[in-house]
Amino acid sequence: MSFPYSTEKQVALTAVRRACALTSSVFNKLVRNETLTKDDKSPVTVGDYSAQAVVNTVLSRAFPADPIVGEEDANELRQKSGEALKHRIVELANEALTADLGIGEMAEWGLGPGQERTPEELMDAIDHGSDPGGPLGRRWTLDPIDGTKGFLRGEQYAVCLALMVDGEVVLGVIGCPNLPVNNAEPDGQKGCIFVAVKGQGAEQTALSGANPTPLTIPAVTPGTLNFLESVEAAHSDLEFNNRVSELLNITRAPKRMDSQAKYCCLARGDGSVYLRMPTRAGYKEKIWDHAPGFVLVRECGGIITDSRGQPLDFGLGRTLGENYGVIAAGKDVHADVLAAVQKAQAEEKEKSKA
Ligand SMILES: Nc1ncnc2c1ncn2[C@@H]1O[C@H](COP(=O)(O)OS(=O)(=O)O)[C@@H](OP(=O)(O)O)[C@H]1O
Ligand SMILES: [Mg+2]
Ligand SMILES: [Mg+2]
Ligand SMILES: [Mg+2]
Repeated sequence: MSFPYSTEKQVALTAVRRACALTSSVFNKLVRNETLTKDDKSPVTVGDYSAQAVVNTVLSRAFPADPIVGEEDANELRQKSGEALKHRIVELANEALTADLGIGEMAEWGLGPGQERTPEELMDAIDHGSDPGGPLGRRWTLDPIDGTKGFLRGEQYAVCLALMVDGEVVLGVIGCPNLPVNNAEPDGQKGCIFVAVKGQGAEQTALSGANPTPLTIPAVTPGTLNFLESVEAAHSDLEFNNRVSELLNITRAPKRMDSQAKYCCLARGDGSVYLRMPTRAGYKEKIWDHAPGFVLVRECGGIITDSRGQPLDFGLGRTLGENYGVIAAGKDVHADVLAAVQKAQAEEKEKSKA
C-alpha cells in the first residue's frame, strides 16, 4: 500500500536535494572563490533563478498539470542585458539536472545524463512559477533560496517547496545546506532536509544521507524557553519580540537566523518559539516563506497561528493577506506565547494613545 502523496514526496525531495547541491556549488564558486563586492547581488540572483529552473523543471515533468507559485520570474533574464546572467544560469541548471540518478530518482522526472534543456525551456520553467495562487485545486509553492542574506553571509538559508490542495498545505520540504545535522555538534556534519506530509508526521535526513529521523517538538522545561527570530530587523519586529520575552520571563538569548531554517530548528527542539511580527503596515507575507514551515510545525505536534490565534490562510493568492504575524511553538507553550503577544499589543496600543 502506498501512502497518499508518496510520489509527490519523492519528487519534491529529489527536486530540493538537487537545488541544494546547486546552491552550495554557486556559493563555493561565486561567493567564496571570486572577488565580489559586498553588495553584489549576482551570486544570489544566479542561485535563485537556477534553483527555481531546476525545481520547476522536475515538478512540471512529474506533474505537468500542477501550477506553481514561485518567488522568481525570468523577465530580467529575457532582456538583452540579462544575457550573461542567463548563460550562467543555464549552465548551472543543466549541471544539476543531468547529474547521475540517485536513490529513488527517476529519469522520467527529466533527470540524469543527456537531459539538458535549452535556454528557452529553462526560462519557461522559471516562468512556470507565475501562478496567482487561490483557494481551489492543487498547486506548489517554491522559494528557491529563502534567506538570501544568510546565503550571501555563508549562514542559514533554505530551499523551500510545498504542495497545497484547496488552500491546505499537504506536503512541505525544506533543504538547509548549512544547518548542522545535529544541533549539539555545531562544527559537525552540515546539510539537512526536512519533510512533512499532512497526517503522516515529519522527518529529517542528512542531505548526504538516506536514513530519516522522525521529528517531534520536545516538551519545554520551564526556564529553558527561547525565541527563534529573523536576523534582519526590517523583516520582523525584534523590539516587540523582546517585550514578549520579558512578559514570559525568558532569560535565554534569542537564536537569530535567516530563512525557514527557523521552522526546522523549532521542529527538532533547537529553539522553542518562532515569533515574526510585522515591522510596518502594508507588507504581506508570501506563501512560499511559510507554507513548508507551516505543515512541518503541525506535523511535529506544534501549533502555528497568527497573533489573533487564527491559522494562516494559504488559499488567498500569492500572499497570506492582511499581516497579523506568525507565532509557532510547541503545543505546551503556544497559548502562553499568544497571550503574551496580545498583552504586548495592548500595551503598544495604550502607548500610542498616550
Ligand atoms: N518587510 C518585510 N517583512 C517581512 N518579511 C520580508 C520583508 N521583506 C522581505 N521579506 C521576506 O523575508 C524573507 C526572509 O525572511 P527571514 O526570516 O529569513 O529574514 S532574515 O533574513 O532572517 O532577516 C525574504 O525571503 P527571501 O527573499 O526568499 O530571502 C522575504 O520574502
Ligand atoms: Mg523567502
Ligand atoms: Mg527567496
Ligand atoms: Mg526575495
